[in-house]
Amino acid sequence: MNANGSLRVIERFYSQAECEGIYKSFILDHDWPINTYTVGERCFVLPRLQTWHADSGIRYSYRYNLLETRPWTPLLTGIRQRVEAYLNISFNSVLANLYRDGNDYVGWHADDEPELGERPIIASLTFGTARNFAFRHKKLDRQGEVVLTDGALLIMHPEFQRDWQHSLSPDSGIGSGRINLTFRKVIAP
Ligand SMILES: O=C(O)CCC(=O)C(=O)O
Ligand SMILES: [Fe+2]
Repeated sequence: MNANGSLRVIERFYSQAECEGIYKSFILDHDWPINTYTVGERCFVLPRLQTWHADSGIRYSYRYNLLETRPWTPLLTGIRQRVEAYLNISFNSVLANLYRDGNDYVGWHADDEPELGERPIIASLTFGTARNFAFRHKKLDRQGEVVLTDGALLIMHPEFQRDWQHSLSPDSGIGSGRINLTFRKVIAP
């Protein structure tokens, strides 16, 4: 399966004017904590700021670390409704990431945790500075990259998590921030 078949980018899903307002609201009104996670005995600081919001009863672990669930904010709810209406799919949770500058990143992974079910569709939005979203095949020697620009909606179809990993590498040349929202449907326990 080619990644191109399992990824779709809609540029300017949000207009530039809308993005400016949304980005500002996330910086001013959203509470962005520093997160730590453990692997074995070791504790690491997440190289970006992150919050997790979900409907009641929905729990999610990221690399075996249970995320603290926060309620939906009016800002997130408005964006959720627009994405759901466009895709005609319902989501019950969102992972919000703030990459403060190019030093913040996300390492190679697939969002293939069992609680996302067999065929997860993830809708991912970008506000702010463009970053390169890289992907590499889990078994074959194949890789690629798309630039996620301000206001872009990236749709990751189920095959993408099954067959590919993705990452955002650090880029010390980038001095400004990017917000990313990944809407997910977690299966209730
Ligand atoms: O920031 C992005 O575009 C990707 C974030 C991501 O992969 C994740 O939160 O699982
Ligand atoms: Fe991811």
